[in-house]
Formats: sequence, structure tokens, C-alpha cells
Amino acid sequence: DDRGPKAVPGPKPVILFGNVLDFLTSTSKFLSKLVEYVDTYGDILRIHLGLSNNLILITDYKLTEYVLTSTKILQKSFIYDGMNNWLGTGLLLSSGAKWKSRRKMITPSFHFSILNEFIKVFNSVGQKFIGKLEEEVGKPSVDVYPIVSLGTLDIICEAAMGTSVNALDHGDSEYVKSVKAMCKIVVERVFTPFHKFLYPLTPNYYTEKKALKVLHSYTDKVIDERIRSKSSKGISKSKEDGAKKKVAFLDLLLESTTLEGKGLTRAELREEVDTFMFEGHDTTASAISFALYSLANNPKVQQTAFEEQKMLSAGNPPNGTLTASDLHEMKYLDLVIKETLRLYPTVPIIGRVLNEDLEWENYKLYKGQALALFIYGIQRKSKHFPNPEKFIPERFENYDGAEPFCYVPFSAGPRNCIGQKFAVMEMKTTLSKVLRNFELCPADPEHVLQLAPETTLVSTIGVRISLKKRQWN
Ligand code: HEM
Repeated sequence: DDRGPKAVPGPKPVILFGNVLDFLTSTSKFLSKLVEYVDTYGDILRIHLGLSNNLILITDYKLTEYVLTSTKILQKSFIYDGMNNWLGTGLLLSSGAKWKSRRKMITPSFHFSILNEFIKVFNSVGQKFIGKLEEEVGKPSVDVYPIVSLGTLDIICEAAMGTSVNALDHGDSEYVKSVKAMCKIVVERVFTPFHKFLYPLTPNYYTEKKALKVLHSYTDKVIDERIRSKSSKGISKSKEDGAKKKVAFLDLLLESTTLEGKGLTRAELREEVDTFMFEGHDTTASAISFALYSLANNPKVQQTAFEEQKMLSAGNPPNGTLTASDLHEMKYLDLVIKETLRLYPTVPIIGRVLNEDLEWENYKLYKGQALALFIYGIQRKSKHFPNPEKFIPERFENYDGAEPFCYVPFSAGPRNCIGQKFAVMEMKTTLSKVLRNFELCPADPEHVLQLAPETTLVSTIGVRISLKKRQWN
């Protein structure tokens, strides 16, 4: 229904189905299909999804900048619908006045003065994680993703929620499995025709119901545990600690629930905990796993990263506690992380809804139009990143950021990632410890990633490497 002066180009829709027939395959074919669309139809294209939905897929620099910097195009689109029953209208999905007031309320709980406290947790869980990897030394092929996920779950629970769940100790987590199940369903629902009407008749509907039970009872337990330990230890004496002391995430929410009149209800509390538990562990699990894979398969990069660790650890044993200033000194590791998030953006696509009609070049787009910023495509353009498929951390060495919107792994603008600093410090601590303890090698047999946008970026066949113990001296 392009009423504009020029129709937005795109693959020809089939009656009733639109373009979803292209996506009735494994999710591991989705990214290459979308890249093929971009190569064929350009940086602004339209995809039809079933009867009623369509979205504009964007890899255009200027339009990406326009959308991300807008203070008005802040509402999320239908591509997030599959998450509604799980995350409610927590910070990721909310909009309007609710989003604004929550964002303001939660921002201080990720202030850098608190991040220093978090580093203690990154260290202690990181050390446990090293212990788990030690059990895998010498095996020809190890999928690191499940182990990393347990570690990042332990970190978010202990750092932001003040509760230990000891997922690494248990070696398995129903919660993590249910997160992965939900993330896959969310994407499959986007690319299914008639997804609103027929969904209750599909197997996914029942899988979702089961997953939601696990997810919500888990977060309920985390909240109850914190309330119990606060009341028994009297932790909530923030005034005695000095009015300026910043309070970590869950405590901040709990304290606000006691403020008369503007407190959060239990349901509102849980939707934020659900949101941060998910966003806070699944994203970093993906990023750390792909970083390990990239280091294992790029020995020169790994050697340079290791030399830096060796230099910085002079006089310290490989498992010494890392401080904020140690992390700050890890300049090369920082480049490795940047390059990992360029090639493997944890959040490969983000969505918005146009809040008003927009004339863009020769196109006219209407209020309510769903937009999808294709971050994976944006960050693999050879125009901005020569040899885009290659893992070259040095490319960020003299990166001047003159065109900041060609690299947006944490999004940008008012709805950017609130956990960015937390994520980078967590990644640095973990990767530093791994580099000091192990030499990472490619898996045998050779492992080629099967990337799939299952809400976050995953590899459908795991992220496999092998590990050797590092010899010091
Ligand atoms: C490598 C790790 C991470 C990456 C690449 C990442 C990326 C992103 C991106 C691209 C967005 C925008 C999503 C959208 O517009 O739909 C976002 C939002 C968000 N992220 Fe992250 N994230 C990471 C880690 C974290 C962590 C550790 C936390 C929490 C501790 C977190 C919490 C959030 C929240 C709550 C939002 C929604 C913010 C809002 O809408 O106001 N993220 N993240």
C-alpha cells in the first residue's frame, strides 16, 4: 500500500503470505536472506510479513542516524510482540511516560560509582568460570556458550539483584533454557503469516506457556530472596550509609516500592526484574562466547591480547583481582571487544514505530510504520569497514567516530543500552581471566558458526573452541 511518490522497493509479496515464504526455514538462514535483500533492493527496503504486517528494513546511514537520535521515534514495533507476556512493559518494551520515568529512576543504579562494586562480582564469578573451563581443557571441541551463559546469569543476579543463584555450580539452568526457547519463538512469530490468529494453535504456544512458568517463578524467587535477606540483615539503611551512596538495581526498585504514592506494584517490580535478568545475562553471554571464538580462530590477535595481559599482570599471579584501573589499561582487549560486537552484534535488529508521517528522499512513510534497523547489515558494510568479514581489532585503533552510526552495537540516542558500561567491564574481566589461564584454539573438527537472529545473536550449532592450559614462564 505504498501511497508515496515512489514505492519503497523490496521483494515481491505473495498473496496472503507476503514474503514469509522466504523464512519458512531454519533461523540460521535468516541473516543471509536479509543481506541478500539489502544487496538486491538497497539500504531502505520493505518486507511484507503475512496479511497485515510489513516493515521497512534499514541499513541506510542517514536514516539510521535520524531514527536513533530522534527524541520522538521511541516506541517499539510489533517485532517485539512475542516478548510481551514475558517482559511486560519493563524498560525494554515500555513507551511514552512510563518509559521516561522508569529510565530516569533506574539510570542511577548503573552509575559508575556502583560499577566499581560490580567489578568485585565480575572477579569472583569470573574465577569460578575459569574453574569450569579447566574441566574442559584438552577436549578437541567444547561448546562454550552454555557455560558462559551460566556465568553471566550468576553475575547479573549477584551484581544487580543482590542474590546468588549459583548457576555455574549447578551446571545447568532451566531459566537459561527457557530464555533461549522464548527468544527463538519471538523471532519465529515475526516471520510467520497470520501470527496473531493462528498462534494459539501452534506448538510454540504451549512451549511459551511452559517457559513463562519457569521464567516468572525464577524471577519471583530472586525478588523474594532479596526481600528476605534485606529484612534479616537490615541492608536497606541507605540513609545511614550516607545519602549519596548509590543503590544497586533491585534494592533501588524495592526502596521505591516503599515510597508512598509512587511506588511500584509487585507486577511492575517483576517486569523490570524480568527485563534486566534477560538483557543483563543473555546479551553478554552471546558477546563473550563470540569473543572467545574469535580469539581462538585468530591466533595473532590472541597473542597480542595475551602479551597485553602479561604486561599488565607483571608481579601479579594470573588470578589476581582486577580493579577498574586494570580494566582501563586493557586497550587492546577493548579493540577485541569492539570488533567482536561489530561482526557479531548481540542485538542484530532493533525496531521502532514511526510516530508521524515522514518524507524521506523520494519515499513517503506513514505514521505507525514499523521500522527495523538492521545492525548486523549496517556493521558489515565494506564502505565503512574494509574486508568486513575479517576479524581485525586494529581497525578501531584510529577510529575517529566521524560516522558514529555505522557502528551501533549498543544502539544510540535516548533508548540506547543502559547496561553498556556494565557489559564492557564484565566482558573485559572475563576475557582477561580467560587469556591469562588458557590458550584458545580452534575446535577439531573445524567449527563454522551458524549465526541466527534469535532475538539476540546465537549460533544454532553452538560456539565451539578448544582449550589448553597457559604456561607462565
Ligand atoms: C554486550 C552486551 C550488550 C549489548 C550488545 C546490548 C545492546 C543493546 C541494544 C542494541 C539495545 C537497544 C534495544 C532496542 O532498541 O530495542 C539495548 C537496550 C537495553 N539494554 Fe543492553 N546490551 C548489552 C548488555 C546489557 C546489560 C548487561 C544490561 C543490563 C545490566 C542491558 C540492559 C538493557 C536495557 C534495560 C535496555 C532497554 C533500554 C531502554 O529502552 O531504555 N543490556 N541493549
